Amino acid sequence: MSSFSTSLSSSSPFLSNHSSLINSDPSRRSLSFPQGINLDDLCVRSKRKLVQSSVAVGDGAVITKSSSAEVKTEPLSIPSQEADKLVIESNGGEQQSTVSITVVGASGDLAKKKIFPALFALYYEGCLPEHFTIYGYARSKMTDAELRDMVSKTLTCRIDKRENCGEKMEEFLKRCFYHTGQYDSQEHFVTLDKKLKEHEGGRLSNRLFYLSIPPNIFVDAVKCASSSASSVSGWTRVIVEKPFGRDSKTSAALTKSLKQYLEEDQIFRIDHYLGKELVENLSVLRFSNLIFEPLWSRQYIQNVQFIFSEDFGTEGRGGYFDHYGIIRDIMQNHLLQILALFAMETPVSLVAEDIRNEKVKVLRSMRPIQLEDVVIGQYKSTTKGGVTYPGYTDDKTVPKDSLTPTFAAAALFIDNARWDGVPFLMKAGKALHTRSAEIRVQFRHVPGNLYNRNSGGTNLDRTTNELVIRVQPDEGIYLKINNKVPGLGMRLDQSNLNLLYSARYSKEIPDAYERLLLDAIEGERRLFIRSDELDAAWALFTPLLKEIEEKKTIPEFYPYGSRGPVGAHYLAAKHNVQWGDLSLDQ
Ligand SMILES: NC(=O)C1=CN([C@@H]2O[C@H](COP(=O)(O)OP(=O)(O)OC[C@H]3O[C@@H](n4cnc5c(N)ncnc54)[C@H](OP(=O)(O)O)[C@@H]3O)[C@@H](O)[C@H]2O)C=CC1
Ligand SMILES: O=C1O[C@H](COP(=O)(O)O)[C@@H](O)[C@H](O)[C@H]1O
Repeated sequence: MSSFSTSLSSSSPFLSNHSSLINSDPSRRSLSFPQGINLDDLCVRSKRKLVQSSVAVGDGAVITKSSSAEVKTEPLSIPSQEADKLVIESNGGEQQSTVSITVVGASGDLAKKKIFPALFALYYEGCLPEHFTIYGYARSKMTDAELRDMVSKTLTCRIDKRENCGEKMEEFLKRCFYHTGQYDSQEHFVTLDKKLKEHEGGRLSNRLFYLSIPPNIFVDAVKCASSSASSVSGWTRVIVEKPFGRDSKTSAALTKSLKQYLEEDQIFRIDHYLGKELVENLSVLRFSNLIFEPLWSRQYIQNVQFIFSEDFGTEGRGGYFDHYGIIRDIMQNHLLQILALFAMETPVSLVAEDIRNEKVKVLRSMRPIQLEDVVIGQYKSTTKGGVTYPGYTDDKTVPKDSLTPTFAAAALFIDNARWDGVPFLMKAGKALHTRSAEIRVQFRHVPGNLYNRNSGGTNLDRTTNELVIRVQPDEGIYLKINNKVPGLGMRLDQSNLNLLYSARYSKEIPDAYERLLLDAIEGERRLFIRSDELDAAWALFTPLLKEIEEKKTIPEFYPYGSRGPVGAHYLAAKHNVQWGDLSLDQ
């Protein structure tokens, strides 16, 4: 196996047009994006931004002023009464700014598992601004000390910098506070506001609210946060967790309600798959390597597969899951977002709106999904090696007669010039034999393949090139190529050109939530879902979901820990495809 080199020649037309190389060690060169984001070091951009002067205006609008005096304005409306309140922070520090992050639903699973650890990781890496405060907010009664104790149990340090880990944790925890309150109480948010102001100490205050609560209370919390705890001098942004509704209607209603209190630019709809390193890398792979983009169409690609599997069931989340099912939980958001990034046309720039415009076009070009192009399944109990694994309906929070799919496979099509006729297969399941997420690109056969005649036992009809982007675990990219078996004869073999991230980079890959939280703090919207993207995603899936539910389609049962329903193979075969993850030489 050989490994790809990721270094790029400075004579590359891409680089000369759009970017420059920064890193003195040529073996570790990485691509610098137009905005100067160096993917090798997450915080380069943060540090760069922190030396920028910032002028915050009204509801989430931010004007950034670089030290070279070039002023870039994000396209937001600036209420005129707010314009009077402009406070300019110069590099000399006329007025310093601060960020207050409130985790709403701080006592919950996601906050403990992901949000606080991600905030700590950002702090640890020096990515948070000098002045910041973190508040946990929930109904549960807790003191600051109890919150810190809860949070401390989940914190870990980057493997390469363990020495001062304990010290950093202590410092971080001192910046964490807790406020008990109801999600629909203006009064409780007013008290939060007072506490935040004390910490902000008269600095220009920017506020980020992370809604880590069940969706039925999103709007109450947004109403109270925006009316009683918005920043008066800086920006106020709200990260909203999925689910964003259950279908087109409920999603539109949620958006409408949120927009009563927030501008679209203040709403950061999170899809944590967009924050995963290999998903971020998709565009880099496509648009910075000459060898891929010319092949990226129906002319050379036979099919594309988006595969998500988990080797555990819905244990503990059955109540939530039963209301949504795997299509809403994984396909309509995570897999569809990856598909849109994969299939979009080259954006005008890497600016958020340019990328999101292209993604929407893909989503709106997709053909309505037909029920006959979908297979659904549900896991059942099984006993292996003396251990009994529960079935989905064994969960006490799930109705015994639930038909909710825990597995689904679907064939989707993009009716545009680039992708006409190419099946985009999706497969997502819980309680399968393995945990992984990957994108597989299967290329067409070599026309008139010379070696078919003397392949010496290798079936070259099967061994087409395949590009695999393994999102997790063991992040990597590999390309299956055909090569000659060394020796005097002429036998062909298939091998992998393999870029395994852990072998190539000593740096630990940041968790998706780290990237996304940092983006939200910096006002970078590229990886968040715009409302028209969301509408297009729901428009695609809503008729299918309705049909499945109205017809009470019975899912195909599959044993816990298996490879899923056999129906998925028939679906792929119908489109002349084999699932890449199930082939012997995957
Ligand atoms: N957990 C995960 O892995 C993922 C979660 N999400 C989404 O993130 C959000 C938070 O998830 P998670 O942390 O698992 O949620 P939880 O069910 O743990 O809820 C978070 C907090 O909200 C409060 N809460 C729970 N139920 C209610 C209710 N009915 N009425 C009022 N308050 C309630 C509780 O705090 P208190 O009682 O103290 O007020 C709880 O600690 C959800 O929208 C979820 O869909 C998205 C992806 C993954
Ligand atoms: O959004 C969700 O994602 C998780 C899987 O996320 P991962 O980053 O661990 O792969 C999934 O378990 C959950 O059901 C879903 O709501």
